[in-house]
Amino acid sequence: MDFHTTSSHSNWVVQKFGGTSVGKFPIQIVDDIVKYYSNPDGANNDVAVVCSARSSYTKAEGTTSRLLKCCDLASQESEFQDIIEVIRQDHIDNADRFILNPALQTRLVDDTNKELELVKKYLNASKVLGEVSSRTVDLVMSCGEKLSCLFITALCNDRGCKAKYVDLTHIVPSDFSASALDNSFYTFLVQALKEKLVPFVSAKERIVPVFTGFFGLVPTGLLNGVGRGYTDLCAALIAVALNADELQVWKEVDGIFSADPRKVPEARLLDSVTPEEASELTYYGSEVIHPFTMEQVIRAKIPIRIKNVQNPLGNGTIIYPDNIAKKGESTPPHPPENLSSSFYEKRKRGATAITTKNDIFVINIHSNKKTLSHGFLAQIFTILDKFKLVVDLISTSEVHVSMALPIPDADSLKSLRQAEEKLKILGSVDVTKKLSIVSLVGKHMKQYIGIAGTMFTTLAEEGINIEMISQGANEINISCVINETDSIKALQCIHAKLLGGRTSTPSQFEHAVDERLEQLKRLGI
Ligand SMILES: Nc1ncnc2c1ncn2[C@@H]1O[C@H](COP(=O)(O)OP(=O)(O)O)[C@@H](O)[C@H]1O
Ligand SMILES: N[C@@H](CC(=O)OP(=O)(O)O)C(=O)O
Repeated sequence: MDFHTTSSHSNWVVQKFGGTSVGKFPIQIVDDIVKYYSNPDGANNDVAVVCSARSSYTKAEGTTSRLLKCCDLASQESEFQDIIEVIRQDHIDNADRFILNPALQTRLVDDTNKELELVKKYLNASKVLGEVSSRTVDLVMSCGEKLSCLFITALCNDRGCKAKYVDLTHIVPSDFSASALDNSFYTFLVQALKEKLVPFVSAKERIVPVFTGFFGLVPTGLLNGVGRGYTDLCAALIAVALNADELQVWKEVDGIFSADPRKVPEARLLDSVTPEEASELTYYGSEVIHPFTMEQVIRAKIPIRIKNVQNPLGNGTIIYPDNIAKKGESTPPHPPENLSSSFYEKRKRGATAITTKNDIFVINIHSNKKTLSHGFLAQIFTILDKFKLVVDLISTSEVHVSMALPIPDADSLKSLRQAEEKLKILGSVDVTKKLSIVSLVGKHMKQYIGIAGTMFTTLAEEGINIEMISQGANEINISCVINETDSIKALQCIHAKLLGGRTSTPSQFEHAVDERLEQLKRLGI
């Protein structure tokens, strides 16, 4: 079904709001963003909203984390009721504080209680079994998105913006046979979402659908298959189903910066990045958007815009590939309509951004040469796979392998220790902990000679020791591993040298020369 030809609603934007934004800025979300975009005197778009579970302060203390803690407790046959009560109180206080219409408030409180009772049933059953299946974890987790979206729907209606709650928990039928999160599964989901959208696209008036940013019981389990941050992917699929003009991911930063602005105060807001750059930045520590999001929307030629809830008029950062037609066209390549003409010009730079990822361990394995080198690598990866350990970076010679692995919690540390014992069969093993990966990312870096040299010389000048070096085959990422205690210093000094607006990269140098020539011309020299 093509909504653009069958409906008067044709310029959709999908707005995704993260849990901390729903927790801290609900009035701004409704008044300054949803109402502004859907108002004929404002941006005049058809708006679809997608929210993740509320977090009053941080994601770690938010509703999803609390629900996952309940699953943990139930699996150990322990009591989880206190945490459910904390979630209930938090949501009821919130309804009390923000929803003014008594009927809307009462309904919200009732719906909240009903959802929590359902979760208690799932958890009680699991507690009896002493086991929580991945399907039950997903069902319990979905409660966070349901409560958050019930609240935002009530708040929209309370403040004069017609909205309707859309629960996606059962969008995947229980007998659906897909075994992987692959393209055929996503195609099925997009079709199912289109059916959910029919009442909105065929309605005479504008009604904002508020979708639970949880999309059903997916093959392999949502937490296993997609991981935390799954609402970004859910919003992307809704944008594809609507053939939206734009997917907006609203956060508490102005967009993607040349470095984490909390750590590098001089970091610059980037107008645009490519999907590959956004994925690399997310993977190596700058968690701005879930990496699975990009593929879906970019295939449908929909730009993603990262924007700040507290600064809705800012341009944000656009994630869009180089050389791709806008939707509806295939040749010649085009930037999307709403990108400025200088879009591609501005992209011609050296490095785009720098990022760090902490909690890294490096394993060095020196082969005892009892096996051939090809078998050596295969055996290493079989062992790591058995313990579900992920390798972020690798550097090898014929008999020596160094690998950087993220070890963020006690479970992964336990797995690492078990894997270490098995790896010792292959040769001598040593493990270094408390390290950090520093990654310089940029699609255009490969056109410039000497960027890697400058990066490593800068670290040497600051007395920062490098444990390991790796460059991705796509030349979009140059990474090294250093001591965690040096990571902020490394970020700041590399940023100042390669990204800080000084004339250190060739592009910046050329730009500065052009500016100087212009200045001299103006002065008549
Ligand atoms: N390169 C970067 N650009 C923008 N933010 C970054 C970058 N690297 C790390 N960050 C951090 O990512 C966080 C993302 O924003 P936030 O809205 O707080 O996240 P969430 O929506 O997950 O709650 C910010 O706290 C910011 O400091
Ligand atoms: N609520 C889920 C999904 C999500 O996407 O969250 P957020 O949008 O707040 O990062 C989580 O905490 O992982």
